[in-house]
Amino acid sequence: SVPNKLLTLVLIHQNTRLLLGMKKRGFGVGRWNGFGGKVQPGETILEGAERELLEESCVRAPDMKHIGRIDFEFVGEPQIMEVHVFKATEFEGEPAETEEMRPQWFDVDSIPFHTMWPDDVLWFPLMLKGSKFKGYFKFEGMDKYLEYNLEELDQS
Ligand SMILES: CCc1c(NC2CC2)nc(N)nc1N1CCCCC1
Repeated sequence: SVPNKLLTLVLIHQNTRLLLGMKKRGFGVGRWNGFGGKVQPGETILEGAERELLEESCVRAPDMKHIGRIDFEFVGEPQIMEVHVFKATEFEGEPAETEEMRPQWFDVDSIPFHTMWPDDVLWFPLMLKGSKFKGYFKFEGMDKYLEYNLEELDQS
């Protein structure tokens, strides 16, 4: 009966390149990821995504679209992490290193999955091909999922 923890994750996907950031501290430190974090009280999920992208990468992406939702359960923790995934193709500004993230472009054929959250290799292909999706992962610790399901949603 604990409310979900709302989080955002923004991917900028331009043709054959994808912008990721190396997390420099906190949750997920040492892993490449999209840009995101907690949704704050009084802001919408989209506003939270836009704020986190700007804070973590110094760019804005007004065309970002909501493409999916992934719920993460951690064994032993009552609060589900509800991650809302957004994708953008255009951006304004120059990606720059911040206290949180060191941005870098990757070719979509050489995404460093071995240095990312273990779930990414499963749902990134859906994100890259433009599908909308809904997922659930049950994790035991930070490196192992015990079960998952992933569903591509109809765009019609
Ligand atoms: C919810 C953690 C997580 C994740 N999976 C973790 C095993 C549960 N995968 C990816 N790509 N991003 C994640 N976050 C995106 C929102 C900010 C915090 C990190």
